[in-house]
Amino acid sequence: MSDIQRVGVVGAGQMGSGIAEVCAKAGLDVRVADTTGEALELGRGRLTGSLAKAAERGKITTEERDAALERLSFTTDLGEFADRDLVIEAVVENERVKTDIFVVLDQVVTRPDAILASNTSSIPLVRLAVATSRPEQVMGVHFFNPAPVQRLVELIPALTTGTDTVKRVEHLVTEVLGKHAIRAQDRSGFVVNALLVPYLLSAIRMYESGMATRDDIDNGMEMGCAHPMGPLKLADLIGLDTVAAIAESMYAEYKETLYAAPPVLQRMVDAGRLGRKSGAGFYTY
Ligand SMILES: NC(=O)c1ccc[n+]([C@@H]2O[C@H](COP(=O)([O-])OP(=O)(O)OC[C@H]3O[C@@H](n4cnc5c(N)ncnc54)[C@H](O)[C@@H]3O)[C@@H](O)[C@H]2O)c1
Repeated sequence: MSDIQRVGVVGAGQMGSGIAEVCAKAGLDVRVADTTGEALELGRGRLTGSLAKAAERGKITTEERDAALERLSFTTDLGEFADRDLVIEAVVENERVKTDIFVVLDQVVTRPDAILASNTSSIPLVRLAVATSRPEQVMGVHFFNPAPVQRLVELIPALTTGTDTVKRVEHLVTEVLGKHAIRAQDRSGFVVNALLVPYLLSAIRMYESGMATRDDIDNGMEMGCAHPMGPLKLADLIGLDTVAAIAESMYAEYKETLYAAPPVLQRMVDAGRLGRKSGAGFYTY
């Protein structure tokens, strides 16, 4: 039995709603926050739709679906996170925004042993940790998209993180949520994105240069390497703003051109073409 029973999730986007679903299905009390009622409603809709689909497919019973829904609550007020044992931040991949949230969480979460975690893909955890008065209780817990489906979670202790924090989170992730955990050092991109993002950027560069068409690039990797999804489809799924933000953090960290975002990626973000979540990216949805 984990000592973590009450979880808060900040950000009701693709990842936040998925993480909230995973936690609620595992029997935890989950409160989800976002900035506006509209964003919360979008997240709630995504979450209830996903739970309904899981029940239709027989992955969970209708009783389990209803029980998970009952364990979920939604708010626009982070003050309602006072009693949380663990908060997982999953807002936009922007260091300033995340740092501000960690400062607020540090003030409002009152339990002395509460853990503040981030689902960031590329921002150094230690910067979020030192923004709080409890840097030993801050770490990275990186889920994959879609969180209810993907088995992996990367655990990223910052230089300041205490071993007890890592143990408690690892126990929750593996024993309660049923995920497979791998450890990564606090280096931008951790393990998976350090390998994946240069590949996605290469595919975008190949597309931008006209060396191959969108469909030939994706079919090439799907039919030639048995990837379930080609790189341009995958970039659309992740969100092009998120891919660009991760590339920016990784480039800032390593100063290597393989992490530099191709101009077309930035232009698509500027145009609001963010991939699946906005209805258009490399593909139209
Ligand atoms: N998309 C992926 O494949 C993926 C995978 C793993 C990790 N991540 C990481 O998860 C995080 C979220 O990504 P996403 O894909 O869910 O993004 P998203 O764009 O779907 O959702 C972001 C959410 O954050 C909310 N938000 C923005 N500012 C906020 C604030 N100040 N307070 C509360 N909520 C706020 C937005 O309203 C939105 O609902 C990022 O750090 C990203 O790097 C993404």
